[in-house]
Amino acid sequence: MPPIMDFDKKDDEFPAKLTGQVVICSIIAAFGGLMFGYDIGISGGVTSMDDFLEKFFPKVYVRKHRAKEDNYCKYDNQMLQLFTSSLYLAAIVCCFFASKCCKRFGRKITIQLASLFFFIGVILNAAAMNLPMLIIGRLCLGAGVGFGNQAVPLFISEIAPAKYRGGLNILFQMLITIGILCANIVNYVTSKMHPHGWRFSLGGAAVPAIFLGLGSFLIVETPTSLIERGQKEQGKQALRKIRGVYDVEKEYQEILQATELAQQIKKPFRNLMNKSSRPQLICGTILQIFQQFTGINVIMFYAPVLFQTMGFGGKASLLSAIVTGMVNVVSTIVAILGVDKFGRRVLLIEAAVQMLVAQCVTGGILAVHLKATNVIPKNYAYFVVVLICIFVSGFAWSWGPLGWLIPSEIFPLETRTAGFFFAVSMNMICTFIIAQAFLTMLCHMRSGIFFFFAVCIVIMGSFAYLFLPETKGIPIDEMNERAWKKHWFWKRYFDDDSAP
Ligand SMILES: OC[C@H]1O[C@](O)(CO)[C@@H](O)[C@@H]1O
Repeated sequence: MPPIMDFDKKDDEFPAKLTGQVVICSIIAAFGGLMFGYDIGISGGVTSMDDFLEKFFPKVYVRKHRAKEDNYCKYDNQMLQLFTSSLYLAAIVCCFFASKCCKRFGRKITIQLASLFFFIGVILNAAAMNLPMLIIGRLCLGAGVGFGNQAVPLFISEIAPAKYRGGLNILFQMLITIGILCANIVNYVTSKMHPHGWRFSLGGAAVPAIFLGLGSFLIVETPTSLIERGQKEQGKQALRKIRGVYDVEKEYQEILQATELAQQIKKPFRNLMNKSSRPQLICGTILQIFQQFTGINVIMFYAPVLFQTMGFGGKASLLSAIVTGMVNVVSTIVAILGVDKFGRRVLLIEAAVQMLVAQCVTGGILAVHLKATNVIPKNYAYFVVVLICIFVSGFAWSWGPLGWLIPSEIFPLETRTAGFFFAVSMNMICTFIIAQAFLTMLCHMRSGIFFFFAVCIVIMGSFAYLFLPETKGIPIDEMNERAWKKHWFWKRYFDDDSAP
């Protein structure tokens, strides 16, 4: 049995206050999350709107209104899924360039580029006259997501004092959930505005894009990034400013040391393949894969469609999506408050059990009650909404935020941007797979899809229990010494640091 590690004894050693500067910069940067969340939430509602379907997906529109159509299959259409998933295709490609940009030009400029892409994407989407224009708009939004998701979590982890890193980093996920909720509410309102309600839904993304764009001129560059790019004095000044204390020598020296080590590594991507980088690489990427294979995006993208599949009317479906969206936001607050207190592992393991139960019971109810072309009895349908809320809350205080936090804090500086790139792109790849495949999977696997995700949850819960070290309270540049080299399994990877 692996020991559950406790790092409480040695807490943050560097003198630091939680300054207004850190809080404000973190909130502004986290607007990248708001943008991402809005894009996630908006597609499900829009694809269930008749005006939108009639204009861009007439075949789905006809099938939706054919009375005898199999409930599980009426939305099964590759182009419709491409509308949702194309964003992730672009994000996968762009987060590679974003990781280079982050390293060479800094975190701040990468965030500025993200907002620019977002802006172009919003305009194309809101003004879309045909399917190609719609998809190109989604691709631009995806580029924004790639740049934003690469830079924001790193940015926050680097400016936050170790003691508050978890909570501050989760602001990113928090704003993702707020973005999803805003999108759900906007969809509910615009679904009544015929025939152009969907344009307002898609155009609404301009609000977070403008906030992020303007705000990004106010944020500081991270001391690590400045020092990494040779601007040592500016780095020290920035450190003083964000820490709110004059004596930052100890932390400065630590960053300097980490940077010097990092600069000897000419090929960070190749270095990631070294034996001593494998534990972080495996855990960082696997966490993101698991995050998606909880099945969360089945709910986030397709909740309105899913609720219609269960026999809810259009309005009731959009309303239920708002309820799950609210649960998502509120439960993320639990993560912010709990992550630096209870640690990462406890949240991940508890939530895996909670999500497992919810998935199995939901699958069971649908298997028994929802036969093709049937609707499930109203009281069961409400119970399924409650189960979905239980599932979403578990995800929101664990795998959701920690899927970003842990990969952003476990890599040493020399492989940080490259390693984080693998984690982010894995998230995008898996999100793409789920977005592209879900409606087809629903059509073929029917209620069995919930059991498929249940099996994934058993695997990921076991992984967290056995293989994930606790990283709570450990300064970001001391992770190897204090987390990995002490872990019962991963320590063997550090026996000989030079081994390839
Ligand atoms: O809150 C749910 C959302 O969070 C994410 O997992 C990102 O962390 C998204 O993929 C999902 O839609």
